Amino acid sequence: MTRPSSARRPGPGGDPDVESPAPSTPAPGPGGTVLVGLTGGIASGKSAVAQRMAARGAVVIDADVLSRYALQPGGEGLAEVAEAFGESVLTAEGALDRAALGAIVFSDPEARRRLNSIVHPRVRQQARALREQAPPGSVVVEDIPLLVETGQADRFDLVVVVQAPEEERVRRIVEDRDGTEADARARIEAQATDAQRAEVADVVLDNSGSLEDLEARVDELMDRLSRSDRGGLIGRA
Ligand SMILES: CC(C)(COP(=O)(O)OP(=O)(O)OC[C@H]1O[C@@H](n2cnc3c(N)ncnc32)[C@H](O)[C@@H]1O)[C@@H](O)C(=O)NCCC(=O)NCCS
Ligand SMILES: Nc1ncnc2c1ncn2[C@@H]1O[C@H](COP(=O)(O)OP(=O)(O)OP(=O)(O)O)[C@@H](O)[C@H]1O
Repeated sequence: MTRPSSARRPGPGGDPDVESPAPSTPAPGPGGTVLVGLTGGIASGKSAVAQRMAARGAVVIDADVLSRYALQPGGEGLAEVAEAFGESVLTAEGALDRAALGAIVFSDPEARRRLNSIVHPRVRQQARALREQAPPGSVVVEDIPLLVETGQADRFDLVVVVQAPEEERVRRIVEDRDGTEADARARIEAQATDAQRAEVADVVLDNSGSLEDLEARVDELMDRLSRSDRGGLIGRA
């Protein structure tokens, strides 16, 4: 199920000077399972895509959900976060104060790296466990906001990137989620660019139109993935 590394697939943190072996055709995993990595910038529409894929029978593993699980009250992850960032990131009830921690990590790259080093290994461990439970022959979709930033593209049979214009994404955060424009821009700044994501994409889904348009594109992708030859999608690398 692991895709071979290829020169065009290092994450932005990867070493561009290291020669990778020539890409070969990745075989879908055991029982014909296809592992799809889904990513995109904040508010690009990843969850909307994942939801539609799930409605079409895919098994979806959501890294944002797993990162919340990793920092649940009473857990070791949250204790490590409190030790690293102080009690001010906890609520009176001992839960994570997400706004307080967000304000710290999205204005300080070193703090963000520290948080990521606490959360990401836990997310990966949980994702692996869920992946292993998927029925053979499934389309398994991992929705990972930081797939490119963390150099994970090579482990997927197919990388799907959702794109929407930055101004539209900021508008969605501010109007639909009551976020501030400054927070939206700080998060965008903390992530890879669309160009970096496009570099590792097998499929780019444009989400600058309506949700119906997006769902139609997802349906087309799922139709191709459910065909026995995977619609020529897998192994194009
Ligand atoms: C800082 C935290 C507490 C803020 O919580 P909040 O509820 O405001 O945001 P939420 O978790 O719902 O994330 C919303 C979006 O923010 C972006 N984002 C979150 N964490 C990060 C990060 N470390 N770097 C860049 N972007 C991020 C993603 O696009 C994500 O989809 C939280 O995001 C967190 O624990 N982040 C670290 C874990 C992480 O990297 N998660 C992303 C995928 S594993
Ligand atoms: N084509 C669209 N038209 C209008 N609204 C949309 C469209 N696509 C997504 N949205 C809305 O924009 C917001 C962000 O979408 P979504 O939650 O799917 O993005 P995301 O990439 O998963 O975000 P995050 O990185 O925060 O997890 C949601 O409120 C969603 O309903």
